[in-house]
Amino acid sequence: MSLSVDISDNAYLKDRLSAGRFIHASTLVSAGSEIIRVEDPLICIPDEAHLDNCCHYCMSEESSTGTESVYQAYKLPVKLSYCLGCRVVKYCSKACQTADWKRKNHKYECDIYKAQYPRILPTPARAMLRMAKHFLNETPSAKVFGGIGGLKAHTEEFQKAGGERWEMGNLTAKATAEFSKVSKQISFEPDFMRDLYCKLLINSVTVTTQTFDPIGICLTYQAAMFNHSCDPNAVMLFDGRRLVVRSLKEIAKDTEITISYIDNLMTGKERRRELSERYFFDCKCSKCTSEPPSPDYIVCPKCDQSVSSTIKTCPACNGPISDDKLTAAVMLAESINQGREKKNTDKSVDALLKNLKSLYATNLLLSSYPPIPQLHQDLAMAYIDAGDYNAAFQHLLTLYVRAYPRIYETSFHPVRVVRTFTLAMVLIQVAVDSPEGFGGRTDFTKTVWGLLTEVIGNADKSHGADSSFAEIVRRKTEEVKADIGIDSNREADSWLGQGLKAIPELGETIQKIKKIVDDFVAELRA
Ligand SMILES: C[S@@+](CC[C@H](N)C(=O)[O-])C[C@H]1O[C@@H](n2cnc3c(N)ncnc32)[C@H](O)[C@@H]1O
Repeated sequence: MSLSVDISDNAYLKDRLSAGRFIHASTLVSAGSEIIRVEDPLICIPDEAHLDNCCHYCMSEESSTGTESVYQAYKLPVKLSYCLGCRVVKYCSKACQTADWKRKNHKYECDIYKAQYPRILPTPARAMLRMAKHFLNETPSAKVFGGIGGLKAHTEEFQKAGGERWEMGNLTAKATAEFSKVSKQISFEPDFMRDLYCKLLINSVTVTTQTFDPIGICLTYQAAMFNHSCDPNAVMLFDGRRLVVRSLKEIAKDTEITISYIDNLMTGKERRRELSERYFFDCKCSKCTSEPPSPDYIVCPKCDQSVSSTIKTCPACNGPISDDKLTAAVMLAESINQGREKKNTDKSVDALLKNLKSLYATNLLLSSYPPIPQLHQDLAMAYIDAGDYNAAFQHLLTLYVRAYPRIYETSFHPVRVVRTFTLAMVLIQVAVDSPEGFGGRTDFTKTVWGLLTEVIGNADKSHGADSSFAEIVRRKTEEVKADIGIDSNREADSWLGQGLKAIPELGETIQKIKKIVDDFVAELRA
């Protein structure tokens, strides 16, 4: 039996009793358009690390945190004050505090938080208390999705897998059942709370900032209905507490709409392991079923061209490519990836650089092969924090030129667009630090302008014209335009969205940019 319910103008939920629920397109969805928007998620709260610098209702970040000007570009002025009841959560306005108190149950949890203070309840425990309270007063609209009771839990699989996660679930369930008694309004049983814990792990999503940094946890029925694909046709993103799902490509009517539950930067083997361990299914998406076990493309060690990993001789230079060397390179990448998953891994610049250099030294792996992009990204962030913009620029530029076009093929993929904006912001800082030019090799103003036109031309598709990101980019572009004296004219408008290549006088600059990246990667390989 199969049931269908509309959940937005262009998407409907199909419930096949034997096979679970899926979201489908109810019309032809064009590439880069909004599929669903949830203004008021059931649960959307900061994680432990962000209770102090995020509004507990709208998730705005306090502007005094992350004083680096690169990040300031993404922030609007916000000042937070504690809830005087518990002194655990903070708000940016009276309106947010009132909404959280009345509509989102802080009224009920405030006493519980106060009783635990100075101990702060872990994020899952705080989210479970909200779930439990919502369960009691579910609105009729929740019934469309089966409410909290109808969310997938995989409790038996969690129990069978056992280990630390199951123990943590039991402990958290007992503790939250106990805490719930403090409110004197209601109390819950541990078994019920354990079921909620499993549902939370399966159905919640991570709230992220404009720069895709994790800041909290969110649960909405609509988002919980999307299934996973490693080659998704849609992407989920946040604007404060607003959750939106946008299309990455054109989606035909009645086609399933999928998002990715996991990091695109992982290898196929790692993706399948994580999906099976965290969500209890074997991924059979087109990417997983067609992907060869080693990288599709490698660098020819002799002539530096990108060639298919299935051939044994480079077509450009006839140089031999040995299977043994390729296997060793892939194993090295896997062991570095596994090391990175362990909590206590050394994340210092020295350790990150050592790993990055050892991968490049194999002379076979492209800059897009995991974990190379993540190492470049972590290093760039570490250098930005240390104020070393020159070093950050080199890593971000390498990602821009060599990794992102392969990883995020769609030019308006939100991650690619945001990272391009960060690259432009870092380049402005490089220009401030060394106005004579980046080793005399690039034209700053034209390059910054080219990057910004690429971002502004894609932001409506990647984030939506009414998103805070699009607004921030428009504001910054106007500032830069005024600074470098570019008038708005028809020609400049025609460059929008096209990137550096579209700007007529930038041909030489693009060659210089490529040379910077070639020299940098050669240095890392040495
Ligand atoms: C957030 S729920 C998605 C909605 C779910 N289909 C339902 O019926 O409620 C996540 C769960 O859906 C199932 N699922 C999601 N993507 C899948 C896929 N590509 N293949 C098989 N099962 C999938 C898994 O059971 C997973 O734990």
